Amino acid sequence: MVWNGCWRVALCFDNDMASASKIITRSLAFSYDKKTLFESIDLELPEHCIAAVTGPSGAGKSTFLTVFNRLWQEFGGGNVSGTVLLRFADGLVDIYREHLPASELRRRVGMVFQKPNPLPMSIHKNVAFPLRLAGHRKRGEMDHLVEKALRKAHLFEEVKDRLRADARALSGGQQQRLCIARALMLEPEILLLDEPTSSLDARSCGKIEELLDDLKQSCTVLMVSHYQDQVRRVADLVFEMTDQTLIRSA
Ligand SMILES: Nc1ncnc2c1ncn2[C@@H]1O[C@H](COP(=O)(O)OP(=O)(O)OP(=O)(O)O)[C@@H](O)[C@H]1O
Repeated sequence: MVWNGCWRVALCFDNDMASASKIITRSLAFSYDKKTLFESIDLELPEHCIAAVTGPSGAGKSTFLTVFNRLWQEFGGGNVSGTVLLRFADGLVDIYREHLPASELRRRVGMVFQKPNPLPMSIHKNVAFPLRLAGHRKRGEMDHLVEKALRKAHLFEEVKDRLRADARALSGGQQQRLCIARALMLEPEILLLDEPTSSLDARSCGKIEELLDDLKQSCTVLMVSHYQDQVRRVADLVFEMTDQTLIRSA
């Protein structure tokens, strides 16, 4: 359906299409108190794609991302309505109607934030942290998994000689790739990236963009970005959040 020169996000649901989708929303709406941030969002995203959301500041892009891991619930005051279905390896889950603990949801749906947030500990411990928290204790295996995650995040070669050094000494771009490596440790099926390059210089942005293409081999990536050029370079699907809804723009 053509709407205002743009494609309105899949309004008609085709069952075959839905059966192949990784992320499906129907009549998704979100409000804080009485203020509606967005509504009427019917979205279908296939597996192994990079979907980017752009739009003006304050439109609700970051909030939209937090709908998929229910992170907004930690801040209180919001209200979601409609349906969010996520197709995990073991089946389709309605994340607001079926009982799925937040910790389990967030293991499957990883998130990386705008500002890198390394923990005050070594590079190795930062990356190992989510698995340690989940009770994983085998040292040799952990070293292997940490290396694997750092390689996926295109960081291993730069830090392999200083894995025990404090992660906060890394550059901003390296810290952001470290945060991506940390998110990858739990092997998420969906990765939410909230403006992952906004605080980085052009060279660091380029490195993150390079690794995004690799990431979609293992995850479906839903990202927010302010940079139209970047979005055109990296995303398979582009949406704009405007007029309290989501419009497909490419
Ligand atoms: N916990 C909260 N309670 C009430 N309002 C909130 C809360 N969190 C965010 N908001 C409001 O929701 C609106 C959307 O915020 P959000 O951060 O999702 O927008 P955004 O499009 O990502 O903006 P930006 O591009 O500037 O990061 C803003 O007006 C913000 O003030």
